[in-house]
Amino acid sequence: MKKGLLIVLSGPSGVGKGTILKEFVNDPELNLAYSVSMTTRKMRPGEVEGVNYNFVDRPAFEQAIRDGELLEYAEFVGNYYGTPLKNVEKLRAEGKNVLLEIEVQGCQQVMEKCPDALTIFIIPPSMEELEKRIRGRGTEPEEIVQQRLSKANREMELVDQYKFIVCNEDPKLAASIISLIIKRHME
Ligand SMILES: Nc1ncnc2c1ncn2[C@@H]1O[C@H](COP(=O)(O)OP(=O)(O)OP(=O)(O)O)[C@@H](O)[C@H]1O
Ligand SMILES: Nc1nc2c(ncn2[C@@H]2O[C@H](COP(=O)(O)O)[C@@H](O)[C@H]2O)c(=O)[nH]1
Repeated sequence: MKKGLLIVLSGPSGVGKGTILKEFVNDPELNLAYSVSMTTRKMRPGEVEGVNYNFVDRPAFEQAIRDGELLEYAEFVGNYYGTPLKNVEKLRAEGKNVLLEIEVQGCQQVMEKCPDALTIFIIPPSMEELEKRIRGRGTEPEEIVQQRLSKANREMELVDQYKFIVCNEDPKLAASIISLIIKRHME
């Protein structure tokens, strides 16, 4: 069986990665499996354990790091986030195209370990629009919003390391561009 692709959606917090992803993740033609990350962040209202994330405490996350269980991980604005390696390998071996939605430090680790990964950086139409979106989502207190925005400015400098850059002006349009990129690489 042909091994599935590894697709990485990255970009600053609040740019709309999760919103875009919802538009294409269930398209049967793309044969995708979403990789559920592990995090030490507190669950937001409406999030579901095992669906949005596997929510763990810091000792459990640090044990997973020591045991080499993560394909990549990063500390992002006070919390750990990481991709369980075993699940990604299993799904790819079954022929599934595995989709990661991760921040840029983690994506750099994936670029080193899996140079064939399809890395896609989502950019906002402007930094003002990014700020509007992250505030509009209303999930983080002001202090965290400020930290995420200041990180976003530095993250944007890494855009040229990615294979594809997609602007999220409209989530449906961005999703159709990403679907096309994936289909081309499935041929
Ligand atoms: N094209 C768009 N135009 C306007 N608003 C958008 C657009 N795309 C997403 N949004 C809104 O922006 C906010 C942030 O989107 P989303 O949560 O998908 O971002 P994210 O990149 O996944 O964030 P994080 O990295 O923090 O998980 C949400 O309120 C979402 O509804
Ligand atoms: N390096 C990783 N980054 C991840 C992973 N899962 C999610 N993320 C990214 O973290 C930030 C913050 O997420 P939030 O849910 O608290 O808003 C965001 O950019 C996510 O894409 C992961 O496994 N590894």
